[in-house]
Amino acid sequence: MATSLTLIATPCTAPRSSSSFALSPRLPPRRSRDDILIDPRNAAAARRRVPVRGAEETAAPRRRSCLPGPASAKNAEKATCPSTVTSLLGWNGPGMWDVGEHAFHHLFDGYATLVRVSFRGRSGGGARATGAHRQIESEAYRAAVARGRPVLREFSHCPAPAKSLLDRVGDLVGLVTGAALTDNPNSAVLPLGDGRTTKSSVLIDPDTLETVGRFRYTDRLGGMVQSAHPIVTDTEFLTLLPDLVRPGHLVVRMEAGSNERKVIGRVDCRGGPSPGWLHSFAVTEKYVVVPEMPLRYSSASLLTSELAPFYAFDWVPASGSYMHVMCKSTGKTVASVEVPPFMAIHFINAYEEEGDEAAVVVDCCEHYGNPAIIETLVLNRLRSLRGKDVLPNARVGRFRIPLDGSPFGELETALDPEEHGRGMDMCSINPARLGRKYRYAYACGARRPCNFPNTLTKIDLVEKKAKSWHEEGSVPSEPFFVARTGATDEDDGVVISVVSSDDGEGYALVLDATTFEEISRVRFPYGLPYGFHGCWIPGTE
Ligand SMILES: CC(=O)/C=C/C=C(C)/C=C/C1=C(C)CCCC1(C)C
Ligand SMILES: CC(/C=C/C=O)=C\C=C\C=O
Ligand SMILES: [Fe+2]
Repeated sequence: MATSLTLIATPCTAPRSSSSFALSPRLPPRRSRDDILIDPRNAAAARRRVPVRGAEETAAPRRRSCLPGPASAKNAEKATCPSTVTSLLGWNGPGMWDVGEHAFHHLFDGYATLVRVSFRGRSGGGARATGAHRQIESEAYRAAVARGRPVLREFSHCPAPAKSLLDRVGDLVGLVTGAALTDNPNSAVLPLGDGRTTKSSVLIDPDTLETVGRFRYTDRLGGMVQSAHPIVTDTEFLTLLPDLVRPGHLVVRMEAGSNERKVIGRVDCRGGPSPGWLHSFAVTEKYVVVPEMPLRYSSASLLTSELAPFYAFDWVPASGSYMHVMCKSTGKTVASVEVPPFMAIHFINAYEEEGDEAAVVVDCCEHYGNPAIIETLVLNRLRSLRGKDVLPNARVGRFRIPLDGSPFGELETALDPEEHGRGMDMCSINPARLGRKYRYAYACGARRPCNFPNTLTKIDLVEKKAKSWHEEGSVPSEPFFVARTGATDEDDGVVISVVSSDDGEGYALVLDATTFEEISRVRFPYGLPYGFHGCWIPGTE
């Protein structure tokens, strides 16, 4: 593994120019800063709950395996691996829920905790794994720890207004410049195409998980907020910057290796009074798709530091729902259509359909045009309503956006939602299919009754079927697909998730992506914080 590599994570806010979430409050995560050596166990051993032994002891999985290549009987012969590979899986999510006397209210408030699992494979000799976790030291986190309370505005928390006149002027400046907003990067963690990795504009050393600096843009685009899921490839970094003053979005691109974002184009909102919340978006090979849903930034809330009905957002159904398609090379909006009402935090993928009825197809985790999912993710509800069937229904929503100038787009349900228990979010795909026609999506689904997604599910969008992994009481994080080296089939690889189990244990679970059967689990000796999203850094020989 390249030791010079740095990771970077992006928060929902633009960078300043200058317990185990086992859904149980009983099991706070240990905050060890040391690596913990973990025995990778094969699935059978893990099911027998073999205890983790001394830290110096490592054990090869019983079955011959070469991570990240699949080690199932079916694939064992195909697997080829270099003599030694260390590959990293980095997970990021909210892991710290209390600071001083203050207990956070919402899942999206928690200060980011990174979890790392490093796989080391040897040809013929099995694989080993080590794990570690560490708090990301964002400015929001450092200030909160220093003052014993949150200082910056978090997802559902506004700090009390200052008492002195001078401090009030300071507060106002902070609100207008965005400096009063959190930089807590508790969502995506990304390796930049040039080998750097980003976790919400905070630079992370993947070996030690130490926060080593800030990722600073050299442009003057500024912006208070940004999409938490930039799309990063080997060559570029694409993201959206909402314009709250003149409602719209800037679509921006940064070349790999550069710190300067350049504007590709601008999309005006059609539904005002402000842009829709854009946690994520989708791209095709030629286009960037800009969604506009009725959950809109509340400018009043952002400027007054008071909470809106949905914290920083208003639900404005009368404002309509729209999808805009921008050409990446010209910056021109080639389609802007009204669509049925939708509510989506995560987009899955998009692709172009050519021919007489040319269109862009866009898939997302769609909550039936209902923002109730935001309230479902209040921590008290997650802790107290376990086993109650209160997780709102969700589906794979498939938009069809015609490219012939028609004013309307379609939204349909891509497969029977019963296939995934009527719950689905936290989706990933084989990254080689980004922006292209694809067949498989991996998501967290539901085994009812539940108040939170509690399965891992492989969705086949062609056969319109899903296959799920579930263990009673366990909460898995987003399933992350890693292709086998040299794979050609879309689902030839493994799916890895970080799981918190009912008894307070945590483990990384490795599934064969083809069969969706368990290959192995890497057990931590303590519960793990809930991880929203992951990233994979392939090893070098
Ligand atoms: C983790 C996740 O899904 C969402 C996290 C969202 C956050 C932290 C949102 C933060 C905010 C905005 C999107 C708008 C401006 C206010 C603020 C609360 C910082
Ligand atoms: C946990 C979540 C969003 C996380 C953001 O990164 C959404 C869960 C939706 C449940 O169905
Ligand atoms: Fe996300």
